Amino acid sequence: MRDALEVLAALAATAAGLWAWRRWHPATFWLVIGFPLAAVSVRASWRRVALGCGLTKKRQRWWFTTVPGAIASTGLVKVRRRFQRVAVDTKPFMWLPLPTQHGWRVTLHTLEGQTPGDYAEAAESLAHSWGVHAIRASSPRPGRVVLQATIRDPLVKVDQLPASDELLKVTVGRLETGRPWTIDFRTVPHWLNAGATQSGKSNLANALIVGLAPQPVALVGFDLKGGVEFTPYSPRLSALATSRTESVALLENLVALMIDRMGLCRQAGARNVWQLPPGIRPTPVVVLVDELAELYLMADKSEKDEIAKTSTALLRVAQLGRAFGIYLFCCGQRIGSDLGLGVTALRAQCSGRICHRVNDPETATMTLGDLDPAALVSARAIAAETPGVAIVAGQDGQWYRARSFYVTEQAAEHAARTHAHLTPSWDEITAHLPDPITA
Ligand SMILES: Nc1ncnc2c1ncn2[C@@H]1O[C@H](COP(=O)(O)OP(=O)(O)OP(=O)(O)O)[C@@H](O)[C@H]1O
Repeated sequence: MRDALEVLAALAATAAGLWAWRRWHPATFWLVIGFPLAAVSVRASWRRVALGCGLTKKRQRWWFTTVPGAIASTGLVKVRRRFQRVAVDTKPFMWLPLPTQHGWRVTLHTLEGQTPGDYAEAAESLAHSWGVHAIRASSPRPGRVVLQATIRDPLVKVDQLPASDELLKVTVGRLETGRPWTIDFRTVPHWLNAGATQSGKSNLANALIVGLAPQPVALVGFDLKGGVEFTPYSPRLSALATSRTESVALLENLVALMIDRMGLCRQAGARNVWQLPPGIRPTPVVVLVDELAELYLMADKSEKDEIAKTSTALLRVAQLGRAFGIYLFCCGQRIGSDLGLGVTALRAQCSGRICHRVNDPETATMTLGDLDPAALVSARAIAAETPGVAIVAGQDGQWYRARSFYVTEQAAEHAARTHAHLTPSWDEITAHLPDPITA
């Protein structure tokens, strides 16, 4: 009896120790206990899982087969063995799984006739078969597929990261891989940020404002929600347009600024503002647009000219802005082709894509359409309970699930007020333009 109690106490102490280890040091627990068990189970189950997920191929193999028939009088069933060619299910060769921060990854050799797309299609079935949150398939080189498993959603809780100290680069959240999610305007100059209401678009814009406020850049806002979103940040905004008419004027101003910078670069023999000597290099301008669709929506025909002007100016900024230090970050609930050709053309110029939870498949297709179809599936699966989660593409041509840090309006307002002294005046920026229009 006493022995049994001692064993029970030892078991309870071990379980409590393991629980505490997992709770307070999940990384080492995963490496020492969790991962080895997962790796053994993945290797052991690979044949069954590959078969179930349709990733095996029939191949002719020489095989020992049993031929029933020879029955001995003792009652024992005897079989004849024969070495013959038969069709067997062959699974793709699997290397040893390797641990990652949030799960494991493993390299496979594709079978003849298979493409990485076959594995991407089977990703959901694979995730269910292995009981993990998600599987992502990628192909580092022909004939190889890497399956990356995430045990549980790393985006449920996202811890803040230190701010980036590079010009025009802002760490806005975390990728599902655990790496920082950065928006670097010098690498990817123009961005589309789409999402349904309450999906986290403004939160991301807040994160950008907090990150850019301490930097020597001019921030320009287009807030077609009548200014309710960006007016509180006006201490750090060099210019703000809150109506269509103001937007036309400000966009024309931006185009004039761009043409002026073109002249400056031409005179100095530079291809872009970054090749100019620091003394004469103009201040970079980041343009934040909230509710992009409002710039394109036509209530009646009288607005046609205004919309055409807005659309052309925005497109020109998108086409030429990069070289002249003018960058776009456009947010909208709906970015559909029904808004006109201007939106489709603008979209083509915005290589940075962020798709939060969306209501209509067309916005997801417009935002992510030219990426891997799996990105679209993933975007449509974003749950309403996880605002701030988005599918992101841009920096390295790959797409990722990511989540922005939670940045309240109060935090963004505080940053705008704290760094108000760094706000370049729009009059100063546009002073030498031929016909300055003050916003
Ligand atoms: N990254 C995040 N982490 C946690 N909560 C978030 C995050 N992003 C947004 N939220 C929550 O979701 C709510 C809606 O976010 P937000 O206002 O950014 O959505 P939106 O897409 O801009 O909506 P709308 O178009 O209606 O303005 C916020 O009040 C906030 O509580």
